[in-house]
Amino acid sequence: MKSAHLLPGCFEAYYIPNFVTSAEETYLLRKIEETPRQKWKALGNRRLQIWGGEVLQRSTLFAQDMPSFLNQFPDILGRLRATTAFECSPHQGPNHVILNEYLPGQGIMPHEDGPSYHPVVATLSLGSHAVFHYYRYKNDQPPESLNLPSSLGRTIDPIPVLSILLEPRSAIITTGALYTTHLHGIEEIEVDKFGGDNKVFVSASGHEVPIANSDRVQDPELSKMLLHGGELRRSSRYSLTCRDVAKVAGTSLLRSIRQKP
Ligand SMILES: O=C(O)CCC(=O)C(=O)O
Ligand SMILES: [Fe+2]
Repeated sequence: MKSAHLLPGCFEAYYIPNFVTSAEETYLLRKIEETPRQKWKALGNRRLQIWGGEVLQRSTLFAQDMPSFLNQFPDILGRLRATTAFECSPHQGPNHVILNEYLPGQGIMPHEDGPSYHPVVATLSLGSHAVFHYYRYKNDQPPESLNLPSSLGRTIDPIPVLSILLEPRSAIITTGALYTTHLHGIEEIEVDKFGGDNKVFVSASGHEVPIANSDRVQDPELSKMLLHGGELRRSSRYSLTCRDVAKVAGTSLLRSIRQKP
C-alpha cells in the first residue's frame, strides 16, 4: 500500500483522491440509478444495495457474481487489488460490496464493521462529499472482559480521534486499529461547517476537530474553504464499501473437488 496515501498521525487510514474519473463517476451513478428497485434495501435512515452475495449464518458469504460496473468497467475491484491494501486478506481483494445512499441530512451512526470481514475496508465516495469521523470507546475495556457484543454497553467518546473530508471520487481505506478497535460514522446533518484553519465542527460534541487529509484535498475550492472556513451543503452521496469476507460458502467443497485426481 502506497505510503504516499497514508494520512499523518498514528492510525492506518489511506486517502486516495480521484480514485475514479468524473466520467467514470457519471457512469457509475447512472448504473446505480438503473438498478432494479427490488435491489434496494430500506433501512430506517438510508437505503443500501448488497453486491457479491449475502453474508449469512456464521459470517459466511453466499457468493453471487459482481455487476460489470464493479469488476469490468470501471474495474473498481481490480483497482483496489492493485493498491495492495488487500494483499494479506484471504482472497487478496474485496469479494463483497455494500452500496449506501445518503440524502442530505442522512448519515450513519458510529459503528464497527465487525469480524465477518478481513479488517480492511475501502470506501469509494460518489456524488457528494462527506465528513467521515473515527471514534474510540471511552473506557478501554475490551468487549471480551464484559462478555458483550462489541459496541453494547460501552461508551463512545463523542470527540472523534480522526476526521477526514471525503471528496467525491475519492477512496478511503481503513485498516489496523481503526478497523479492529474503533468506530466510524457520518453525522446526520445537511450542512458541514468548517471553522477555518482546516477544522470541522462536530455537531454531537460541539467541538472543532482537525481534518486529517486537509493537505491531500484536490478541489481548490474545498481547500480554500478548509483554510478560511465556511459551510458545505451536502447533496446525494453514494458510497461503495468494499470488503473481503473470509468465509465463502462452498469454496472448501469446490477446492476438494478440484484437488481430486
Ligand atoms: O458510507 C460510508 O462512507 C460508510 C459506510 C459504512 O460505514 C458501512 O457501510 O459500514
Ligand atoms: Fe461501516
